[in-house]
Amino acid sequence: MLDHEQVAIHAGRRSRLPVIVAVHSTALGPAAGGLRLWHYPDWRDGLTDALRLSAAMTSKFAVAGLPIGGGKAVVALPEGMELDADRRRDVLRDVADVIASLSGVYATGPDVGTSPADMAVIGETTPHVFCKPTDLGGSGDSSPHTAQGALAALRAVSRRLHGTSSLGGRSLAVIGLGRVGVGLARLLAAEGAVLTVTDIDLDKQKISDELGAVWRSPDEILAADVDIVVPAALGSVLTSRTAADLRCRAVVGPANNQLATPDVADLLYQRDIIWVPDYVASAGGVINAISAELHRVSADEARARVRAIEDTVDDLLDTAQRCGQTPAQAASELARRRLSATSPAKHRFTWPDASLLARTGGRQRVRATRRSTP
Ligand SMILES: NC(=O)c1ccc[n+]([C@@H]2O[C@H](COP(=O)([O-])OP(=O)(O)OC[C@H]3O[C@@H](n4cnc5c(N)ncnc54)[C@H](O)[C@@H]3O)[C@@H](O)[C@H]2O)c1
Ligand SMILES: CC(C)[C@H](N)C(=O)O
Repeated sequence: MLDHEQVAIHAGRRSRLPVIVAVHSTALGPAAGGLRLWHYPDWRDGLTDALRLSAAMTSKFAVAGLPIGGGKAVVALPEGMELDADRRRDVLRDVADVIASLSGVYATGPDVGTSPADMAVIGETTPHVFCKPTDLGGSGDSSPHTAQGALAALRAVSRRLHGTSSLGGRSLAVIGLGRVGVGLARLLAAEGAVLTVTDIDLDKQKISDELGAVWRSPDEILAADVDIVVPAALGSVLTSRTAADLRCRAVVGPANNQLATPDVADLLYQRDIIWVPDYVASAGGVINAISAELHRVSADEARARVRAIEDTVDDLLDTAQRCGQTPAQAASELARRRLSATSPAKHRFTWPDASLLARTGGRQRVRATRRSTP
């Protein structure tokens, strides 16, 4: 059975590439989620990705306490296809046409393979887009905020493991040195963490050297003998096989959809490895974008909301421990409670809509003060 409210699949008018927009849920509000422009063996693999990623966005917004639904867009590039500037623009205009046809039910932002500059191109056709460059009125690159949010999640886990939220001297293995991964690795290095890193792009070894990190191949890194493994690349890195190989005490990172199948969360729990659901640890980017672009709060307030991920993770780990659950079960129950507490009929607004600001500005679940270290 299809869990999603709607899935649009179009052959792009200009590019002829498959443009997929999956709207999983608008129960909490108009749907949002990034645009992934990535290579897939078959476009149907891109569809599978869009379905899973959009469902994760529903949980991400629900746990973050934001009045937004879950969606995602994917353009499935055939393996080996490179886009020159003109062709890339054609693809983005094709995506914009599909989004415009949905009349505000879904708004897009950056994800793997796309950037604020791409959002600017989409914004030429439709207002249903976020994270455009700041000089065009958007909130800009989401990745530094995603990295800060992942750092906040890591602090909560560090406190569980070591009694302090400081990551100085802790060993972490970062998988993927893309926009979020490299930002997070830099924050960790600045705090004195001992880093092991990898990427499929061997040019990233320069960044590894610059950070004083140990470079491992993508195949080896999951079994690295570190405190925490930090997935920051693509999904499905945690399988029953890789879960058995892990030597860390926790897996916490910004990559979306880390589990190949949901039961891997149970395998990690049985091995006494803390896994923070990706949709919790990766929420910093959207928390910042929604706070800045829809709620119009100050940059300081948006940052405080991102840092509050530390409290959310603390609460989830407490609940999981108290109830004898995995953190995944605790997070999914929280999301389910928030989703069932709303009536879809109430959400007639689209994105961006002034009435959304008026009705939801006060609904953030953010503590005014952060607890200090440890
Ligand atoms: N950009 C954001 O604000 C944001 C927000 C939330 C979640 N995320 C998620 O974080 C992850 C990274 O996003 P990004 O924006 O940094 O993307 P990106 O495209 O900038 O970086 C991805 C990096 O992962 C590397 N990579 C791909 N496959 C790999 C593999 N098998 N092993 C090692 N490295 C591999 C790529 O070479 C690239 O350097 C994605 O899962 C994304 O969905 C991103
Ligand atoms: C910016 C945002 C939409 C991000 N790609 C996410 O998955 O949360």
